[in-house]
Amino acid sequence: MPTLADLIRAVQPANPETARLARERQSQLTKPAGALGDLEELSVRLAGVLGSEKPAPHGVAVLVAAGDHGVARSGVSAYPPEVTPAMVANFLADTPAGAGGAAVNAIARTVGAKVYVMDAGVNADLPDHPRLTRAAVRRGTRNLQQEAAMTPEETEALILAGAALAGRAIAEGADFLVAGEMGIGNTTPAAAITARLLGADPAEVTGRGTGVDDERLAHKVQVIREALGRTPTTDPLEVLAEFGGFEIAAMLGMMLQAAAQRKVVILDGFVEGSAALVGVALVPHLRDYLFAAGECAERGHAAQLRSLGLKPMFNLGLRLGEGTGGVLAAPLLLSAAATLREMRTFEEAGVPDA
Ligand SMILES: Cc1cc2ncn([C@H]3O[C@H](COP(=O)(O)O)[C@@H](O)[C@H]3O)c2cc1C
Ligand SMILES: O=C(O)c1cccnc1
Repeated sequence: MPTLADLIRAVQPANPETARLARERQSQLTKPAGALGDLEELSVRLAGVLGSEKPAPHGVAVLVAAGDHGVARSGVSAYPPEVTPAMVANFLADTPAGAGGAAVNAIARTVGAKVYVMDAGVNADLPDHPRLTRAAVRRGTRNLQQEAAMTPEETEALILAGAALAGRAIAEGADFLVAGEMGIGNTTPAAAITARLLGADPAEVTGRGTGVDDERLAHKVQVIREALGRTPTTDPLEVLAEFGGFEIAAMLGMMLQAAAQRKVVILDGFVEGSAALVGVALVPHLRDYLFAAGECAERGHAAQLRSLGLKPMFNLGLRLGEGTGGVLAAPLLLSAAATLREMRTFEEAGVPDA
């Protein structure tokens, strides 16, 4: 059983040589120079991650970790925490269209992505299901307003559980991994993590989540101020443990494992972004493996992406999570790789160059 230290050590830089070859190749392909826009740089980064100037990625997997939050009883969300286990059942339900009746299921079916679901610590006793991975060590985190949301041991257990599920998805064929989440209240810990790691005022990185009104938003910012006021720590793992949550720790583990195995991590929204901030603070090379999907409508997401140095591929005003934006981005990245792999050069095609 690998330890967290092993996992962190296993994250090495992407391959600069295959990226260099890919950049050279992009400049020779049959199109006006630069005409594929951002797809060109994305394809070069994919070549670096996948270690080939003609990358041939295949499987896409979205790993949805669900967890509950002590702070959800403090009026920080527009929805009650009972939604979390009910949505897990929705991710797993049999529907006329196939398995799962949530947004991420519908989008994943459309794109051909496999959906994995993890109980990272929801508040309910979930029935067994063949597609449900059990990783809970506690039903819901403690309330970050008053105390550390998770112990160091709980934090590590969930990081390693996320890593194990990512390893399984890779063994089952995934080259692209989307970490996704479900957890009523989780934009509160995500904003607390973001504020601390970016050194930002909470008001600047706290959004409306599921759609809280002005009064609740002001209360949410106050809750986050109190949480931040409990501890001055900037140590990435301590920040994660202090503010939570279980699904954020699991997503961090998924990202580290994917990077350790030189696979692509597609980064979805604000909650995922908070896991990525912890990850890059732990091991800066993780950034090589992160591809930002869309810019989300949640306040603070743009600041996360700026800090990570990532340019989003689209802006559809998504503010959902579940990994939805990440799955939507997969065909763009698969297409970027296909240009390198399948397009001919001017010389090969006999097309006159400029
Ligand atoms: C039905 C439903 C489905 C969702 N799917 C994702 N979220 C998203 O909203 C929650 C975060 O927002 P907040 O911090 O305001 O609670 C998370 O569960 C996130 O995944 C959902 C929320 C709801 C209500
Ligand atoms: O950007 C996100 O990930 C997000 C926004 C609102 C609610 N849940 C998630």
